[in-house]
Amino acid sequence: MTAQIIDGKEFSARVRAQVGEHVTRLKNDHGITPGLAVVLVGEDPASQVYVRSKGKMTVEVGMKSVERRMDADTSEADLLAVIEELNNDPEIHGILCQLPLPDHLNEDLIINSISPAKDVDGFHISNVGLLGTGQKSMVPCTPLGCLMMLRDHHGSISGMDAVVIGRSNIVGKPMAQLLLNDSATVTIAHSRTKDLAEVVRRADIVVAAVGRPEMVPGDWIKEGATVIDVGINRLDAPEKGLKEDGTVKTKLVGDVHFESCAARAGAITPVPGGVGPMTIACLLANTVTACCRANGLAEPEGLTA
Ligand SMILES: NC(=O)C1=CN([C@@H]2O[C@H](COP(=O)(O)OP(=O)(O)OC[C@H]3O[C@@H](n4cnc5c(N)ncnc54)[C@H](OP(=O)(O)O)[C@@H]3O)[C@@H](O)[C@H]2O)C=CC1
Ligand SMILES: Nc1nc(=O)c2c([nH]1)NC[C@@H]1CN(c3ccc(C(=O)N[C@@H](CCC(=O)O)C(=O)O)cc3)C=[N+]21
Repeated sequence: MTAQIIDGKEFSARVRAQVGEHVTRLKNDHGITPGLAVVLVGEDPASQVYVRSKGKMTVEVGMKSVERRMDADTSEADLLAVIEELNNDPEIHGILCQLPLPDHLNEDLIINSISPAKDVDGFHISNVGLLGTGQKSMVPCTPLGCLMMLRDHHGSISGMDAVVIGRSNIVGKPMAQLLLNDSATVTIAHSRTKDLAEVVRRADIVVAAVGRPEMVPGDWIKEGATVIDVGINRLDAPEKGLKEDGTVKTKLVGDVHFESCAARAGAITPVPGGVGPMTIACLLANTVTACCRANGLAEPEGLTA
């Protein structure tokens, strides 16, 4: 079987267009402009690229975009003060604090200081609890993007065997929760899983969120399965030559070995151009949803779980 490529870039453009229509409606009918604030602590170059592209797309759909950059040695009190200010700002409907934070900051404390209603990452304990009990919540962007692609491809995933590799709070666990809420039979695998190959071979749906370049080989994939590759790994690519500054060029690869997996899968997401763009689209979708909820307005359909 040669897999159908699930085009996250194209899908995310459709989602962003829908978000844009809702933004226009909110402005024209209600005089409200949804606002998203991104807080970045430190100067991790990878984070900077990501924050820049989020800011650009936020403006493209007509929303207000605010960036708060803080020094790597910012104190917890100073960061909490910035979040408090954004919590109280009526023009801001979504707040995202870019992770990971520098080591001296308590990530749980910071995340839980964001107002749950503005927590567009869906990482606050209240949102985690609401999702876990099947109540209305803010849903983490990366898993939400994966779910949208799975629903679009399969119609329904009810009764399918899904394996999530990875159990982080930001991807693996909420992904498993969403799959369960859609009535898949869910297995969560991790670094202590015995015989990962056998576990993955049973899966109709494989979601890889590990952070290890190309670790899932094609011969683990059941013929016809759907493979969602969350991994974003930057590797040196000397075959591409040198950058202007003389350092070697790089390339992005996922957590699955694309060629061999595509040879067996029924459908697969590429890296880049798969889950990554969907994550940003879902962030914008969550901001519109948060804005509607904050103003007591009907929220858009099809943009959340
Ligand atoms: N496309 C996107 O929008 C996003 C992409 N990402 C990418 O997704 C990947 C995962 O991110 P994240 O969840 O934050 O990563 P974490 O490092 O927080 O979690 C990785 C998980 O993988 C498990 N793991 C590690 N090694 C193995 C192994 N050999 N076999 C099985 N499981 C293993 C770990 O298990 P254990 O718990 O036992 O240690 C852990 O649960 C990264 O590449 C990241 O860059 C992340 C966020 C968004
Ligand atoms: N609070 C918080 N929320 C996050 O959602 C969050 C975070 N912190 N920290 C970092 C990770 C990573 N992440 C990505 C999102 C989009 C792409 C993306 O758009 N990738 C493009 C390629 C971009 C490139 O070329 O570098 C693609 O896959 O096609 C990648 C990675 C969100 N994260």
